[in-house]
Amino acid sequence: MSITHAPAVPAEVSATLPSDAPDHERVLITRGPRSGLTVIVAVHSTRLGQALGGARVWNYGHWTDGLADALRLSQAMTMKNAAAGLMRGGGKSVVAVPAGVVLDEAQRRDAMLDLGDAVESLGGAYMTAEDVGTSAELMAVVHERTEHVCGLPPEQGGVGEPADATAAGVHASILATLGHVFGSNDAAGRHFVISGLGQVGGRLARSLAAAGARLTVTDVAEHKRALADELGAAWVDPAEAHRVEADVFVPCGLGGVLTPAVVDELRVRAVVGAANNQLASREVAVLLRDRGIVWAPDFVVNAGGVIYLDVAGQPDADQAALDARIAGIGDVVGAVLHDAVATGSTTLDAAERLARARLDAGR
Ligand SMILES: NC(=O)c1ccc[n+]([C@@H]2O[C@H](COP(=O)([O-])OP(=O)(O)OC[C@H]3O[C@@H](n4cnc5c(N)ncnc54)[C@H](O)[C@@H]3O)[C@@H](O)[C@H]2O)c1
Repeated sequence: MSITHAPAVPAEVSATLPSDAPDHERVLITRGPRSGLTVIVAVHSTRLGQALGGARVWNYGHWTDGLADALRLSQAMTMKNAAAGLMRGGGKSVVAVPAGVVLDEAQRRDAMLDLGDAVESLGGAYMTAEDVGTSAELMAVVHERTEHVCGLPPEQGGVGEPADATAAGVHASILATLGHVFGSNDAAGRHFVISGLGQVGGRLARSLAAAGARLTVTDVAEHKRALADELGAAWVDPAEAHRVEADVFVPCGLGGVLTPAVVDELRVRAVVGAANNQLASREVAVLLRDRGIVWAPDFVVNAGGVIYLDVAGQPDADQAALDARIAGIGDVVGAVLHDAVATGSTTLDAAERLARARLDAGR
């Protein structure tokens, strides 16, 4: 198979790459010999232990956009794993598929074998897992080439996909945020707007409905209306979701959803959701604070999945201890929100302080 990227205008390409030199320990960029695709593995930090972070298979206008994603996401994994109290560093891998190319099953398998070789070549500095565009089944293919992969299907001795744990952690974070904002962590009668009804958002809609919450939901996939009907939730157009007057906005789709314009139009008291990298830029954390909207930092809120992959995969794993650990995400969120108020900083700064303190302690 021969895959070529359309020529890109250099200014467009470099626009998404950071202008500062990356502070990553290692970045591997290779052309997969089987798939012909660009495979990128970014190891941001192993200060706390082997880097852990998912493998993303995604379409990019140019492979350097995939590199920018890998650099950013691996750095975020260092913060997420440290804030979650894991003895894990941060890393991420990306298979960059050119825009408009749809991989068939054989090409997807080749891409996973190439990824497995790339991961193996790093000698254990990085462990990969499922992420956007991959699955437990595809991790089993990666496993044909390396031991440094987790989240294999249960029938192959793995712990499966982590969406249950992620949703449980987001639910706990929502309750903690309600307690911070309203003085009671009871979700009954509170109004939530959930944007994105996928693996995590769908589970969250069910758990919040079961807790007696009022729901307005949306998704770009029209067929998700069936879940809204089943739960008796109101449906809103995806572009209108952030304008709905409610208690909490719950982003569970893609990242970058909180732009300055969106924040200006929010009519909620808090934002708590599963989506990674919700802030379009750092200044958005300041805008949220200045509008009196409490933002629970995404990398703290959505750590249930990575906690599950790390803890459940250990030989002495204990379900009760794991459940307690995931429920404890709510306590961490509560502490971060409290610290932000006490210090007058943004919740982003407060969460990063927590992560840095753990990184420094693990030096
Ligand atoms: N699955 C996990 O365990 C996990 C862990 C940590 C973080 N996350 C993050 O949480 C988010 C959701 O993950 P998921 O596993 O549920 O993904 P998913 O792909 O199963 O679901 C995402 C849903 O969002 C919808 N969507 C996409 N763009 C949208 C938009 N603009 N408006 C409304 N809906 C939109 C999609 O149609 C899809 O139904 C992602 O950002 C992911 O990176 C997931």
